[in-house]
Formats: sequence, structure tokens, C-alpha cells
Amino acid sequence: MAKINDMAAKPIVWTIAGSDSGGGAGIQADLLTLQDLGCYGCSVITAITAQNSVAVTAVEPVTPRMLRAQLETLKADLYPSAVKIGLIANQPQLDFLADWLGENLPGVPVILDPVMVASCGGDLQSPDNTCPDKTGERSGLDFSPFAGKISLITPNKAELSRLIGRLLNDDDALEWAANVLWQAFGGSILAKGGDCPWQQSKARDLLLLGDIATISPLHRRQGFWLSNERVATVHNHGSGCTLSSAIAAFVAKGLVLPDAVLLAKAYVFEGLRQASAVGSGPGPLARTGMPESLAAMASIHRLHESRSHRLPTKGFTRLGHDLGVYPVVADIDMLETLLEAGANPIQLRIKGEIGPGSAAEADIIRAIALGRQHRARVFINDHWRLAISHGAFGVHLGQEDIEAVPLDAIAEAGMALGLSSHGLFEALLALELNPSYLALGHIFPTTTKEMPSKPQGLETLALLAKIVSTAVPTVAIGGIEAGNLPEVAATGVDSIAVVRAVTEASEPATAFRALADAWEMRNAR
Ligand SMILES: Cc1ncc(COP(=O)(O)OP(=O)(O)O)c(N)n1
Ligand SMILES: Cc1nc(C(=O)O)sc1CCOP(=O)(O)O
Ligand SMILES: [Mg+2]
Repeated sequence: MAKINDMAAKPIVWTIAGSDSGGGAGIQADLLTLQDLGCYGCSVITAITAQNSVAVTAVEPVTPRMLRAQLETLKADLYPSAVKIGLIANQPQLDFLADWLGENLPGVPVILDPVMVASCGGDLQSPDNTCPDKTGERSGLDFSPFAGKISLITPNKAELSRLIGRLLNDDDALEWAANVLWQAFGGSILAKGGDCPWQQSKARDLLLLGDIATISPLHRRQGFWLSNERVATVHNHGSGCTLSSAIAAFVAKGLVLPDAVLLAKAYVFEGLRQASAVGSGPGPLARTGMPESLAAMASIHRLHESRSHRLPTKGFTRLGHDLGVYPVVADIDMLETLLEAGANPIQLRIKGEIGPGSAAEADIIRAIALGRQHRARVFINDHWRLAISHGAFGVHLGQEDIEAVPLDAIAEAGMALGLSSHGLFEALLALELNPSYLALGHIFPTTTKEMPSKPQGLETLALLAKIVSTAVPTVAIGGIEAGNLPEVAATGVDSIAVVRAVTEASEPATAFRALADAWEMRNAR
């Protein structure tokens, strides 16, 4: 039987790196990772290394002609969606690569892993580039030609120390050095803590995000610690290569950088957990496929927590997983019509300031009363003070409210809390508050609201639903309507929220009932 060729659908990712004859790191680890994560990997070899699991015995750079030939040949036919750069053998290679990428692949995301030391201890750059981490002197390659040209640079502590020319002995020093690099390079920085001896049970990486247009303005130019449990294994050969190629793979698949970093960290975490020896030294990471377990995800802590309120000690009202079809409306008459049609839950979403005695305030008060009358769960969007003072069932808030609103007041009032998220990074930030439900948006293009992020699509929705649905009821929102409901249902998300599919229908109550019936039938088919 003919084998189905699924390569066409796979994003192309280039790895520009060194060959590891031992198979655990470099080009070999990158190609295994890219294949495992559903990408088509192409390689540009910068150097051939003779190494096994215990030693690097020789490093030979490819000629400048060969380096250029690989790049030009690939560009002519296999244009990449993302590029990962690993080992660069010498300064002329680096200078050439920085120029060539800038001129030939404008706009293609580049993930730079400034490889200097193999996990078996060997220095991988040419002999004149030596600088033991222990001295803290700056030496090795000058990476400055890459400034302004890369999306993310991923040094470990030893590499950061050499890039900055300072010894790094604690998290404060790591943070300082990462900031220096950030100022110099632009883009984003992931300063990895896996080789920090002062970090004990946790492996903590510092992520400094650049001005990324497709993430929330809240998270642009902000820093976050990402911590996973430290995996007690010596089998970590190629972990840095695996991490950076996994980030490139996820970016190529359309995930925003913070989500790509979190997924790649989870991939490395699982790879380390299941790693085993191949030679007599550190073995390679296992290839464990798409990470889908919440337990593998890092916990996220803002670098400079600005929260002035207590985190809720009392939990928010718990809800069942299936909230069915959840209409979100701006008009009180529409809300009443839909309550009469059986909507439960339902949300009143009035944007903008609401003054005392205003018509909008009266609408909120009436919505809450109607909810009681119909025994339905009415959520109030944004206006949490009014929701509390008039005894709403729940409040729906956005990511920007997580820091600004005293969430403990909502919990103390015995109310439910729904939180928005746009991608994995925001979902994990919201999950730390254990909300009553988590909205995953926006799935398809929407005209109801201006969004900085791109639509997530069904594949990402399925992944997010798998990761977080074990912990919290999930609600998909954004562009959902009768035509795409079956595909949305197939992702495994618990519920759907809709605006236009109901409010712009000629008969909103009928449209709501049709959606609700279709949703109820989804598992019966
Ligand atoms: C169910 C549901 N999901 C998402 C939103 C969006 O909330 P938020 O991010 O706070 O944006 P605004 O709605 O306030 O513009 C929602 N309201 N409901
Ligand atoms: C209010 C809202 N929040 C979103 C989010 O992604 O957080 S998308 C959205 C609008 C959804 O409207 P429609 O169903 O008309 O596309
Ligand atoms: Mg809001």
C-alpha cells in the first residue's frame, strides 16, 4: 500500500549547527526533535565534530564555500518558517551567517543557541576561542553581528557568563547578565538555569520577552521565571540543542514565542525524565512527542510582581465541565430573550466606564436579578465591583485584570470567576488562580473585538484543551458558529462562548437553541 506523504503539511525548519557523530546533540538532535514535533527539518552543517558520549576529540569547520552553498541551495527550494542556529565554528562563519540571514530570510524567526561547551565538557569552538567559564572573562565568539536580527537567544549560565564576561553566582547576577544581553541584542532572551549550581530542586530559566506584536501588550518587554522540577539524571546530552530546535519547531507551527518556549521546556522535561544511557557517558534525551501534560509545564512567576492584592485563599465557585453554549451579549433585552430560551450560563459584556445611576449600571443590576429569576448563572464582564455589590453569580475578567483586581474580594463574595487566555502562556498564568473556568481565545477571526494575537486555530485549541482541561473547565471563544461547531467540538474543549452567532442572527433565541442542541448532540454522533 502506498505510504501517505504527510510532509507537505509540515512547516520547514532549518538547523544551522554542527554534526555530532555521537548522535545525541547538534544537527542529529535537532533533526530528531523537528521530526518528532511535526516539522520538516533541513540542515546546514557548520562543523563536523568527532564526539561520543564522553569526549569531543576533533572539530572541523566546513569551508566558507560549503556553508554558503548549503544556505543558498536550501533557500532556492526549501524556504524555512523558522531557523535554529547552534554551533558556529569561528568568527568568519558567524559574521557571514549574520549578514546572510539578515539579507536572505527577512522576517523569518531565528532562535540562536550560543553553543560553546558540550554537556560532556568539551569546548566546541575553535581552539583560539577558549575561555574557561571559571575565569568569567569575556572571550569566544563575538555574537554582536546578530544584534537586532534574532528572535530569541538561549544561553545557559556558562554561555551567558562568557557572553557578558562576568562570573555569575546567583539568580540576581543571572538576571543582571540577561538584561545586559537583552539591551545589546534586542529580541527575547531565555537565560537557562539548568547549569546553575545554586538552583536546587527547581530548574529556573529567565525569559525576557521582546516587543512581540502578537502577544498581549501586558507581557511585552516583561521578564518571567519559568520553573520546572529538576530532573535527576545524568542523561542530558543535547538538552540545549533539543530545547532550541523545539522552540523553532513550535514557532514554525505558528505558536507565539512564550508558548513555544513553554512547550519546548516541557518537551525537554519529558525527554530528560525518560532519557537513558547509550554510550558510557551522558545519554541523549528521549523523544516523547508533543507535550500534553500539565504536570510537565513550567510554573511562571513575573520577574517584578506588581500584585498589591492578596491571592484568594477561599476558592472561586466551582462549575461542572460542560457549560454548554455560553452566550456573551451587550444588550439587556437580548440577555432576557436568551435566558427565556434557556441560556445558562450567560454573560453581560458592557465595555467602558459605568457611572453611578447610569443606564449601564441599571442594566447590570437587572441582568443579575434576571439571572436569579431564571435560576441561571449570569456573569458580568469587567465590572467586578457592581457584580459583587449586586450579588452576581460570577465575573469574567481578562489577563490585564489578574494583577489589577482584588480577586480575593470576588472569592470572599462566594462568586465564580472566569478568566480569558490567549495561548498557553496566558492560560498557565490564569490557572495559577484556579478560576471557575478558563476561556481559550480567539479560535477563529472575529470582528467583535480587536485582538493583538492571531487566531489560535483548531490544532492549538485541541492542544490547549488537552493540557488544561484536566485542571479547569475550558470555554472556546472567537468566531464560533454553527458551521464550525462540529470541528470545535472535536478538539475536546468543554464548552463554547459565542457573540455574533447569536446576537446577529435574525432570531437570536432560535439560533441559540440550535447551537445548544448541536453542542449537546456532539458526543452522540
Ligand atoms: C467567555 C469569555 N471569554 C473571553 C472574554 C474576553 O474577556 P476579556 O479578555 O476581558 O476582554 P473583554 O471581553 O473585556 O473585551 C469574555 N468576555 N468572555
Ligand atoms: C469578547 C471576546 N473575547 C475574545 C477572546 O479571545 O478573549 S474573542 C471575543 C469576541 C467573540 O465574538 P464572536 O463570537 O462574535 O467572534
Ligand atoms: Mg475584560
